[in-house]
Amino acid sequence: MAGWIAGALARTLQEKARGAPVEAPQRLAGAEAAGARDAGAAPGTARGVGPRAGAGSSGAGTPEEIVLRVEDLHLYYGDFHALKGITMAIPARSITALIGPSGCGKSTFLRTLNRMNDMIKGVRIEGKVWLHDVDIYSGAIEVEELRARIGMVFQQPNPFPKSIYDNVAYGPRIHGIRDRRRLDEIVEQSLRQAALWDEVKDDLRRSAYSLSGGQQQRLCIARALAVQPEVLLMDEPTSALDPAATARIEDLVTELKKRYTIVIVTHNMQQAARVADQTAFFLNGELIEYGPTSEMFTRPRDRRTEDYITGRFG
Ligand SMILES: Nc1ncnc2c1ncn2[C@@H]1O[C@H](COP(=O)(O)OP(=O)(O)OP(=O)(O)O)[C@@H](O)[C@H]1O
Repeated sequence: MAGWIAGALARTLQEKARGAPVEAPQRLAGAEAAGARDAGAAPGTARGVGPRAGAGSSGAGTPEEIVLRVEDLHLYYGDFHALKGITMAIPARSITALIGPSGCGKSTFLRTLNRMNDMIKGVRIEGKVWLHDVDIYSGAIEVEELRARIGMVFQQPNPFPKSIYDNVAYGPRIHGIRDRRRLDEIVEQSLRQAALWDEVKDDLRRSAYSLSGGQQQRLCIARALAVQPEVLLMDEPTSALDPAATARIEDLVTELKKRYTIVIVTHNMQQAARVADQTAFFLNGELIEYGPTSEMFTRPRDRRTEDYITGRFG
């Protein structure tokens, strides 16, 4: 490990690579070693765009499934060029962290993946975002269906002013599910997946606002899961939470990646080191570097990445 890397970050990566629990207060259960997954490139993945492109094969021979593929994506807020030619491929059932200094375009990029920027006046987007083989900006997929397949969790927990049950049942009801038993099943399953069931099962009619901030964030995750998405986008989901609630969300996210593809914006490099399989570093609207988290934090290829992760700016 390079000598210059900050001590705490290095320890986090070493513990994660050993599969050991990461130190309190933000312990991670069952963290998968970064880079331990198969290293083959996805069929059709342009060389150099995936996190492991050019990294060689692990020898396991299983090609990596790519869920989202972004090609030369540009985004303008009026005259302001906020995203500049982003090209990257996001592998299935893994956690991809987006890092970079404030204003570099992380949230903007995250929102392009499920067309959340469409609602902002004056936005212009060029380039392509493929969800498997569907170009999400081509009109081939309705925005409602896209957002069901690519769910989102925001910085501030934002439950509806409804009961716990109705928050989780909201999406399935919108999608036409009316059968009470089926809704009960979905609510229970979603709350279990979000690691909240045991805390709320005795009174699902309670207002969502009666929950703590961390519980509200897990409720929002349950609400997103209830429509069975494939991808979960998370925009700094722990920034409003205390260390204990943050640790629970990190444990949960690590568990969820067994089934879901997760893209997470974080300001916290320790968090990226703890949870992410691959990390993308943005600066001034450009994707500077993208690769396995352990490699990026120990052997960054670009001087600007090194300067950022060693705290020289940002
Ligand atoms: N609705 C908008 N209209 C105009 N400019 C915007 C809008 N949203 C973001 N921007 C600008 O686009 C750039 C990227 O913003 P974005 O929020 O994506 O950055 P970020 O990396 O997520 O920042 P932070 O870490 O502070 O949340 C910034 O310069 C920001 O001021």
